[in-house]
Amino acid sequence: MRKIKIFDTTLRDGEQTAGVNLNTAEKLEIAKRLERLGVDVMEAGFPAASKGDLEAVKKIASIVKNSTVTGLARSNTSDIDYAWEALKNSAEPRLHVFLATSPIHMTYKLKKTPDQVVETAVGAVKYARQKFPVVQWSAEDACRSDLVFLARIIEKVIDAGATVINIPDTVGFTNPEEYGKIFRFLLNNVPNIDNAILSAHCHDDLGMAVANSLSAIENGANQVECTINGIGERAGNASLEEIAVALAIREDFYKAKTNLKLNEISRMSQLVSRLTGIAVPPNKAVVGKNAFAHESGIHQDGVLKEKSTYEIITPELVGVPSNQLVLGKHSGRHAFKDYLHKLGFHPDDSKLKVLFEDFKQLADRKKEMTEEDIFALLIDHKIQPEVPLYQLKDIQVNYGTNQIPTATLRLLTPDGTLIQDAATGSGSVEAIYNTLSKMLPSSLKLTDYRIQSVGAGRDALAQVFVQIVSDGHEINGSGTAQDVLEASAKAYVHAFNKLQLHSEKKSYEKISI
Ligand SMILES: CC(=O)SCCNC(=O)CCNC(=O)[C@H](O)C(C)(C)COP(=O)(O)OP(=O)(O)OC[C@H]1O[C@@H](n2cnc3c(N)ncnc32)[C@H](O)[C@@H]1OP(=O)(O)O
Ligand SMILES: CC(C)C(=O)C(=O)O
Repeated sequence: MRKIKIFDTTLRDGEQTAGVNLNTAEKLEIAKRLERLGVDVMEAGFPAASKGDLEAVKKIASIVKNSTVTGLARSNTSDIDYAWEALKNSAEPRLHVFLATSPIHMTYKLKKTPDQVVETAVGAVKYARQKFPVVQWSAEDACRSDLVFLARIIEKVIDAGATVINIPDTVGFTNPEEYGKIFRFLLNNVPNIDNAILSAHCHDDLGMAVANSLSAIENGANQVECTINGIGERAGNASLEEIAVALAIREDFYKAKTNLKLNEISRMSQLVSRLTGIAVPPNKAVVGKNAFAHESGIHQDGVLKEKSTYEIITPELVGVPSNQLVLGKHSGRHAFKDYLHKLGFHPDDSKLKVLFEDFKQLADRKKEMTEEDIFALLIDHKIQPEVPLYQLKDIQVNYGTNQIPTATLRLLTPDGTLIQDAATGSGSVEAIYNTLSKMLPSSLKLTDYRIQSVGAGRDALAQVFVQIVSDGHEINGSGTAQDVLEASAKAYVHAFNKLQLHSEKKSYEKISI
């Protein structure tokens, strides 16, 4: 089976995403994770760009051992010297040097004739080879270049010592058929092409970066350049995770493998999103929040019967713990029943029918049904599990810059009694949680607290997520309210109620509703 080398450029082209700026520590964290993912080459930066980037590349090159580290340089001695300074201590110093070959770029940007461009490219590769054992050469804007000229310059730079030839679709202009043909053309028209590895580098301006990269592989490329989450200049680069998973899932077609540990992909994607501040769209292939979420009844029913009906990728393959059946207005009876079973409720068919009708009515009015909504529905139907559930009735918090925050709360206990208590804390949220700890029958260890807004603007709702641990059980809770403090209290009470249900599993399994 063919091996495709993965050249990751998240730290160079990915960092060219508008608004992204990674410091050395952040770059190093991503680099270590890329190494763990198993990328063959990582482009750690552009050392001539700034002192900071030079230092970051240098640091990464001195620490990363299991992937080759490279850096980008223009075709001039100064950029190559900066790159050498950054990379000279890496295990196998490797340079990536580039020069544009399209008429548009040569005429307007470089202001050079084609012959001068050949001379500059050859000079740069020769100079680089005096220092670097491995030199990759890229023909910037290759896809808008004259192919005969492209073949000529590639032959010359291979003769000058380049052993990897990269064919970038710099402006995301080409389509899979055309891009594949360029690789075929070069394989047939560059006499010394066997002395080099051919590489693809695609941008996503027309949404074809991944398709183009795969077409390059089909047509002779043995290396693909890509970024995590597809970040990069303008519309971004080909996304690593999509290429890697396409090769794995369609091994029957591409007959090619990579060295990647695919189950690292999800965590890798989250890390890059967190450190760059670039959110992953929910519907993004492979790494989007919804990539393994099924919302519609017919799909959910299919997946419950046999996952492969609607899942071509198993979530586990890319490190996602499981798929998700999200309840919403498109959900059907099978998914609803499954959801209740997972909560520990086993309604008979006639009860399920009534509950389901009410669920549909509610779902029509809500964007997404939460576990809290389902519990509320069960409670409305007097389906009280034999497990105590608490309800937040009232909350008051006193806070002032020179005052100890104090929270006073009222809760309705499972037997209908209204109880009240107060406590202080070093902040308002802690005061609330200290109060709840006093009021609820067992105290919990809070291990995570996160807050986000639902909707935009000043009147957005606050949504709080908490994680609590009790007797080794990890339970998540969430609460939504107009006010952050009320949402915080609700999230804690929600988690506590869920914990009761989980720890009393035996009793609620017996409940017939
Ligand atoms: C397709 C790509 O993604 S290429 C990589 C793009 N990435 C970056 O540009 C990020 C890092 N860049 C930078 O920090 C800066 O642009 C620097 C430090 C490289 C250069 O900065 P400056 O010297 O101020 O030049 P500036 O960026 O304004 O212009 C680029 C110059 O490089 C020239 N140039 C462009 N590509 C090349 C090349 N491959 N080889 C040699 N010269 C080149 C341009 O013609 C222009 O030259 P000119 O000054 O003679 O007109
Ligand atoms: C420098 C090259 C590889 C590049 O980033 C591009 O052409 O898009």
